[in-house]
Amino acid sequence: MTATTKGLEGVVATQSSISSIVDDQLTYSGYKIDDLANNSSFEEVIYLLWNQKLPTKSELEQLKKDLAANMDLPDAVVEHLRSYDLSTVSPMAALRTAVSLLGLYDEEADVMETEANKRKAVRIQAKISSVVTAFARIRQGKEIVKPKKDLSYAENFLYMLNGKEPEDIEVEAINKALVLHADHELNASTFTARVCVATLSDIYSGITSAIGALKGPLHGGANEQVMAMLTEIGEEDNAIPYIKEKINKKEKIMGMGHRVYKNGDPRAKFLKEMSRELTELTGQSKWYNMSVEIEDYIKENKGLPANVDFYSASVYHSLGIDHDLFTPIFAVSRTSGWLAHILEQYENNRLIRPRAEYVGPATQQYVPLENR
Ligand SMILES: CC(=O)SCCNC(=O)CCNC(=O)[C@H](O)C(C)(C)COP(=O)(O)OP(=O)(O)OC[C@H]1O[C@@H](n2cnc3c(N)ncnc32)[C@H](O)[C@@H]1OP(=O)(O)O
Ligand SMILES: O=C([O-])CC(=O)C(=O)O
Repeated sequence: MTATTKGLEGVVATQSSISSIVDDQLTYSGYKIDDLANNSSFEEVIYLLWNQKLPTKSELEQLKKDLAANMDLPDAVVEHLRSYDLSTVSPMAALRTAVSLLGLYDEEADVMETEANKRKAVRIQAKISSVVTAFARIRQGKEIVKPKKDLSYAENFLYMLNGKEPEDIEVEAINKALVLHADHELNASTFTARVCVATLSDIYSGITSAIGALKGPLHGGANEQVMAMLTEIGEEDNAIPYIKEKINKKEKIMGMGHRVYKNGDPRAKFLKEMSRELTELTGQSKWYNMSVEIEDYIKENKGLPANVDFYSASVYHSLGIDHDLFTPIFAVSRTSGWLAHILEQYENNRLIRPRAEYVGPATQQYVPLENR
């Protein structure tokens, strides 16, 4: 057996045509993240991840139509969301459960043919933002808002969340965030999805497992924790003393560090710029200023870069979004990548089953219960 690598660091576990990270540069099927962030709609990126090519106008229109046509939730899922105390339930836990439940209302859930899986991919991508926004509305005691067929994915997300058509700058911010979070090679949640479906389990199980993995604070859950930290710091003057104390106590600073990027996460600069712009526009520049101070301090003293989660926190906060919805927004975007990886896994499947190096007690003599 080969030597154990803690956390599988540096292990190449599969081949993939979906996204790549080379020399701190991220590409989706060969297209640079900078070009996509500056130019693409989220729908274009979904198409790219699922087909490894950019859509033509008519292909894009068709995908937009298909997504819009599938956004409504089964009544049973809405009833389910209404059935528990949403004031105490974490939205990521609710999302995980709701996606699993969606599978019960999809007649094709266990049909494993490629075309059926592609149809389910559209349905899941369409419905995932409806689940997150329905959760948010029900929790506030408001009626859920049905999507409008002529709005883009990003517009519909904000429309269903807030019940009014969004401003251009809000749409631009959410669209860019969705593009930037859509895929990231073999991150923990994507790996989870691939491990799950490599047993030839169904696509709903794959997405449900991936949501569970994204929820943790070392992965997607970090963006909510970043805002919790900024809120605790409160004022700019407290930022560095607070961070120094955390570092002295050997605690981690959320939104900092990355397993793969050692010199900088190429997505962070876009979120940083959006954070600057939006916090200034909404008179809340202190969140941006504080974040910059923390980023600079950690870079200088620990050599760690800000990751994608760091500035997304102040971006979403300045859009007035509840802090515990930050990770669900990540999930809405990453669902596109998970689905791409699941489809790719099915196309060239082999069970994923590594080995463990046994470090427990040596072979022992069994002692009957009455003699122990
Ligand atoms: C979308 C995403 O998933 S991006 C990542 C989101 N997660 C976070 O932001 C949580 C904070 N960051 C971290 O916990 C880590 O940097 C991870 C999990 C992202 C990557 O971790 P790994 O590659 O496993 O690095 P690991 O946790 O082993 O850390 C290596 C060293 O750097 C330190 N370190 C890493 N990240 C941080 C951090 N955010 N704050 C302080 N120290 C850190 C560790 O304490 C460790 O120090 P040591 O060698 O003195 O013990
Ligand atoms: O790749 C990772 O380990 C984490 C990450 O940045 C992501 O999933 O976007």
